[in-house]
Amino acid sequence: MANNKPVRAPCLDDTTANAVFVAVGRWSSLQSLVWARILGVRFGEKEFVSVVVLMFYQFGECDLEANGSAHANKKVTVVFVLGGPGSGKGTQCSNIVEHFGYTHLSAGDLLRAEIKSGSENGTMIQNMIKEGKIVPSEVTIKLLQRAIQENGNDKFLIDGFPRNEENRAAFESVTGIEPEFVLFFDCPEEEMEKRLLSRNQGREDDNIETIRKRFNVYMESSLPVIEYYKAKGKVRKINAARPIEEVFKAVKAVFTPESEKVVLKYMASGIDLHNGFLHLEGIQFTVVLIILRTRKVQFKEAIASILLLISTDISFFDRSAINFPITLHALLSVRDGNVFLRSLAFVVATDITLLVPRCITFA
Ligand SMILES: Nc1ncnc2c1ncn2[C@@H]1O[C@H](COP(=O)(O)OP(=O)(O)O)[C@@H](O)[C@H]1O
Ligand SMILES: Nc1ccn([C@H]2C[C@H](O)[C@@H](COP(=O)(O)OP(=O)(O)O)O2)c(=O)n1
Repeated sequence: MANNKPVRAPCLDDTTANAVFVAVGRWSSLQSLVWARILGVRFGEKEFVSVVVLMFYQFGECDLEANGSAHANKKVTVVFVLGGPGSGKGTQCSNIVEHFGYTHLSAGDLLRAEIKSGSENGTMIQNMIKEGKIVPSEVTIKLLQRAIQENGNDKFLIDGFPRNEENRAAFESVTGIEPEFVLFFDCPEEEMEKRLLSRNQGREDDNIETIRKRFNVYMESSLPVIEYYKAKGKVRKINAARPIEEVFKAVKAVFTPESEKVVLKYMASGIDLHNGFLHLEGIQFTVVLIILRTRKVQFKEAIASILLLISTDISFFDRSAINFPITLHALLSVRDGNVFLRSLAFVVATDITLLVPRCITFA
């Protein structure tokens, strides 16, 4: 399977990085056509158009990144992760990052980093955190905004924010971002207190006195924010008073699209393709197989093609929305029984073009 961890290429300014980005994308698209020729597969008109569309899709993305102002206002998906102190927000965010490709931005971590950096606001932030109080929105929002803009990803978990009405309204008016939904970890106070007292991260605010103050602030200021989003139908409530793995099972269900859930219900539980989790490839596997079979493609050939697609990973991964129809079209366009070769050509065509940009995140 391809390694999905982004490779960081340091020391490139934005313009150079994006020039390289576009060049690599262009090159790999051309490469894929050459590969297809080497494999002796002629692209029909439709297949050729598919690849060209794919190339434009990729260029469109690069251009957006290359354009400074577009970058500053880049379109992002944001999920707010809320819950009391010690409810397990950070712990579950790490799991979500690992399995669903989000970037985790913890408001608390950003504020603590700001204290460490020795910035002019450092002392004020430190005092407020020690008192369990909420730092003024403009400070936290600036940090969040910067983190979003500096990151190549477009999906963010914002953990521990908004913590009061002021946070919420200011974020909305400054960034114009509405959360996709709000993940709410519901946990009794006694359990949170127990967890915080044994967190052991050397945090100045994990002492019983400050913890009590934080609980009060949470009840008075943060719960109303959750109520606000509840009224908008945006809250996904998770019972967080369970073991970490059980909580994550519930979290996973929230992040898995409805359509996927329905199909997954009928999937053989033995098909476990990625780190113990069924991602979209599970459905694709089933759908492709069913379609190929109804088109009377030999079972063995169909399986071989699908396994090939899965083993190269990318067609069945992140960008499956665009990749899938192209791959499917390739498989269906087989007339001479040479499913394997055509599939291979298309895997190369679709995968290389998508793999390269996806794996490189410029710092
Ligand atoms: N479901 C859980 N059961 C038991 N302990 C947990 C659970 N989730 C998190 N913890 C532990 O509780 C502490 C607080 O969790 P953390 O994720 O830091 O919470 P938050 O970010 O909401 O403050 C950590 O030491 C963590 O390892
Ligand atoms: N939006 C936010 C988030 C955190 N803070 C400050 C105040 C909080 O008590 C501390 C710690 O927050 P953090 O989310 O890291 O930790 P807990 O959820 O309390 O465990 O940071 C803030 O002022 N504004």
